[in-house]
Amino acid sequence: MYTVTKRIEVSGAHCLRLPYESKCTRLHGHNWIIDVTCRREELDANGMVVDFTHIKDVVMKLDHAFINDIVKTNPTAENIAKWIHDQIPFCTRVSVQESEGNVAIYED
Ligand SMILES: Nc1nc2c(c(=O)[nH]1)N=C([C@H](O)[C@H](O)COP(=O)(O)OP(=O)(O)OP(=O)(O)O)CN2
Ligand SMILES: [Zn+2]
Repeated sequence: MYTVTKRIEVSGAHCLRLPYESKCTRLHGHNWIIDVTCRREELDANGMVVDFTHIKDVVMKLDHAFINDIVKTNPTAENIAKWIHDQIPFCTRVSVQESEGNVAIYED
């Protein structure tokens, strides 16, 4: 089994839709640190699990963006992780660190 992991930092803004009082419903920004892991039994014809550039292209859709316009579910770290996972072949795990100590992980 082969595994690749790519770390990308994206800057963006979002506001959460919450049914209770929270500062997070107001527009604010984060520098999200995102780790994407892909696993595959056999390499492709180019000797890759997945091209790091392809992973970067997906994640960078979020960079300098208003995340609510891109991720159609409530843009929590959890939902951002799932949104990334669903667009990358052979992706098994996405970790989204919103701030020091706040991390969400989606994995198969
Ligand atoms: N399970 C989740 N909870 C929260 C998320 C999330 O994505 N998943 N997101 C937020 C907000 O985005 C908010 O920006 C973060 O809130 P908070 O934890 O208060 O973040 P701080 O960096 O300000 O944390 P401190 O503990 O004060 O350093 C909220 N919840
Ligand atoms: Zn936030």
